[in-house]
Amino acid sequence: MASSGQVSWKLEDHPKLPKGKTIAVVVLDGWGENKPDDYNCIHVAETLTMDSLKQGAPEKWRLIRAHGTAVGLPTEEDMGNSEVGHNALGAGRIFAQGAKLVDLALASGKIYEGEGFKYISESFEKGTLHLIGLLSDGGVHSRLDQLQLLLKGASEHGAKRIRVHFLTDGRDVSDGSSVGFVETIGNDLANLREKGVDARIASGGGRMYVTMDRYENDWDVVKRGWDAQVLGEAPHKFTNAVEAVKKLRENANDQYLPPFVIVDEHNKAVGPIVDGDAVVTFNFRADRMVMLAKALEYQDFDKFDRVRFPKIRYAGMLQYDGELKLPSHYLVSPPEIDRTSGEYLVYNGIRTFACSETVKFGHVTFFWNGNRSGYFNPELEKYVEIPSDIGISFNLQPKMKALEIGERARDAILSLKFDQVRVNIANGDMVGHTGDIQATIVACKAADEAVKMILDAIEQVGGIYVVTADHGNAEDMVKRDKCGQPLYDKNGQLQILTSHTCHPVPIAIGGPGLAPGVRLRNDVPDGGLANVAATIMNLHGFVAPNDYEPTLIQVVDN
Ligand SMILES: O=C(O)[C@H](O)COP(=O)(O)O
Ligand SMILES: [Mn+2]
Ligand SMILES: [Mn+2]
Repeated sequence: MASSGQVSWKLEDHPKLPKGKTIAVVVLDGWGENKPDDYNCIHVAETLTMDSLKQGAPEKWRLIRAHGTAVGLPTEEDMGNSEVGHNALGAGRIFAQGAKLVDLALASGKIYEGEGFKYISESFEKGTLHLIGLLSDGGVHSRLDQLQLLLKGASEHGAKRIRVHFLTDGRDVSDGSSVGFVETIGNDLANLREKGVDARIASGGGRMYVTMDRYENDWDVVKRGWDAQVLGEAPHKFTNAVEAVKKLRENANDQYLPPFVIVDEHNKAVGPIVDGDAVVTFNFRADRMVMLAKALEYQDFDKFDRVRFPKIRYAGMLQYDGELKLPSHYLVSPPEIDRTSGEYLVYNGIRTFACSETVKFGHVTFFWNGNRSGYFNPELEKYVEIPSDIGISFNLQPKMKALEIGERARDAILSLKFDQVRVNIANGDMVGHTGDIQATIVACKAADEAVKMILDAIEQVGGIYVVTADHGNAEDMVKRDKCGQPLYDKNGQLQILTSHTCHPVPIAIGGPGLAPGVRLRNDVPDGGLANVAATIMNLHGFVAPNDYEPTLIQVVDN
């Protein structure tokens, strides 16, 4: 427990539950609970293992909240996401998350008084302020209204020349919605120009093809962004951003638009980043900004040829990595996610194995550990990353690396070298985001098969399993009206939902090592992801720190 700045890491023994059981913690990414119909891919897919777990309700299976305030987001309309979901799962408490912290800092004006803004504003007299980030109202990585407020605030606080470099979304919001967002921001910039600020869009591209890679899966993605944003070079040149997006959408969706730059009447890029400029990456979420942050900040950098490394003043909307202190300047302090369950358990001798494929690797390590990279204690922890396929959209390989993750987890369990074997299985989410219903059905089956492998291994070693998810996605692939009926567009096409959902997610416990009296409690009806950490600590034979959200289990005498 934290007391006067000191953390006492020793956890009390659980009065009833034994130590020494191998526990598998399985997080199915993007696996929510929803009514069964043709657009619920989990329902349509053959998911025998997950279905069988459901039979354990209400004592061994229940639903928990994974969106909105239960995971520290501003409102109940905010769908869950991996960052906030894994933060809550790992930290056992609910922290006000980036989205909310930025809202507060903008509303109070404190953002302009902080060190980060003062630092970048020293470039305003002579240099340009560049704003780079995801342009949508998805609220997962960034939010349009925050960008709008920042544009206005920055100009009121001295920015005379502003360039916006946007990434189109179509993943946390509908495909095609990019055009409207670009129009909106274009109008805001026009308004600023009327007030004498030289404000323009400078470049753009689709988030999955330009800039927003994660966990170093494919540096080419970041390089394409660098070329457009910093060097002012791209395969496509336009004089108008709305036209650019409309034209490029003829051959690509919002997520995968190729990079383009805006040029003037002499065909010259209007906003390359040069010495003396200021840059803000306005995403609050870390995972898909860390790579660009490294490229913008690190003097020594060998991931791609930057050609030029401009001397800029760079700040993130937040600090994205607390361990690396990256970036070193930021506009809003990130949530202080301390004393995570991973850190406690390692201090109490729990040997931990964590594994996923690259695109979700940081979820079960970095996010789980409160946005910290690296090990707490390398002697007790082993983190294994299975390389993801690169350069494809995952509907083309919907099985992804589920089997390989299942195998690695199985081997780790059977080795008896670990007390906790934790995995993230990516399929429901990554394929769900493509909007490809048939592929998502295949994805859900593959995820279910991986769960089976892990549960079989747990059976063999007499262990315990906890199977849950971080938020919904694959359980609903269409937009719906208020009555829950699928929506169609004016051409009679089904409106596909590529984003996450606000649905609850399942949690199942079981395995031969589960003490006979263990039941899910029924007195925490509002239980959410943050209640899982205390639950897992109990199953390892410990009582959770008393400021953790309550455990979901009780032990009855039988
Ligand atoms: O980054 C992404 O892929 C999406 O915006 C959110 O998905 P995730 O929260 O499941 O990673
Ligand atoms: Mn997720
Ligand atoms: Mn997702």
